[in-house]
Amino acid sequence: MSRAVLSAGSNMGDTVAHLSAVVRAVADELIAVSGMYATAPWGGVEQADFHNITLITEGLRDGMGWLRLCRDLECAADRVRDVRWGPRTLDVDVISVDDDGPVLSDDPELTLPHPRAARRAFVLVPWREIEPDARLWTPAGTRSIAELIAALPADEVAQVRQIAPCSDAGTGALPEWVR
Ligand SMILES: Nc1ncnc2c1ncn2[C@@H]1O[C@H](COP(=O)(O)OP(=O)(O)OP(=O)(O)O)[C@@H](O)[C@H]1O
Ligand SMILES: Nc1nc2c(c(=O)[nH]1)N=C(CO)CN2
Repeated sequence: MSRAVLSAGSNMGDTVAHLSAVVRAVADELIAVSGMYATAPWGGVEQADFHNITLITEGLRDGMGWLRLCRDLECAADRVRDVRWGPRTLDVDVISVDDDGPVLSDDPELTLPHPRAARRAFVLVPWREIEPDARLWTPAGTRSIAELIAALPADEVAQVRQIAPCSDAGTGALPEWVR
């Protein structure tokens, strides 16, 4: 049993359908899902803006179990591995796993917490929306999400704009944008 933070992004094809499929696939394990955000591409490749969401899940999986789920979802969206940090139908990453404390791993197949999460406004801003007090382990120490966001370039944070709301807290309903 563990709790995971997952990040999903899409900038090819029917992005809302790809992100909806992620939310539906984890519906039984879902604690919270952010609204949908339009985000400027991170990583230096010129490409279309992404749509991103961050999810908090809990279930009878360990870290590899969450990674397998992410890979299955990418496969179902016909994800092709092409340019690093380039365009994709669907990218789903395991940001962190908590099992009575943060799970740490330096295995290249599953590095935890995700080594680039602390530098990605497209992960942190949606995460803050659903868990304002969240903290993330980094090699420099454990930091609050608010602190990590404050340390990012202001223009990167400004380029993460909510375009559809999350569901009403506590109703258990999926957000309206989920098809
Ligand atoms: N925390 C993690 N979440 C998802 N994949 C991971 C993680 N740690 C290591 N990996 C490995 O990274 C490999 C490449 O993943 P992927 O193609 O999604 O990278 P990317 O989206 O291009 O870049 P990034 O990892 O910076 O988001 C995967 O095969 C996976 O095994
Ligand atoms: N804004 C944004 N930029 C990205 C994203 C993403 O999901 N959102 N995913 C990438 C693949 O690693 C590369 N760059």
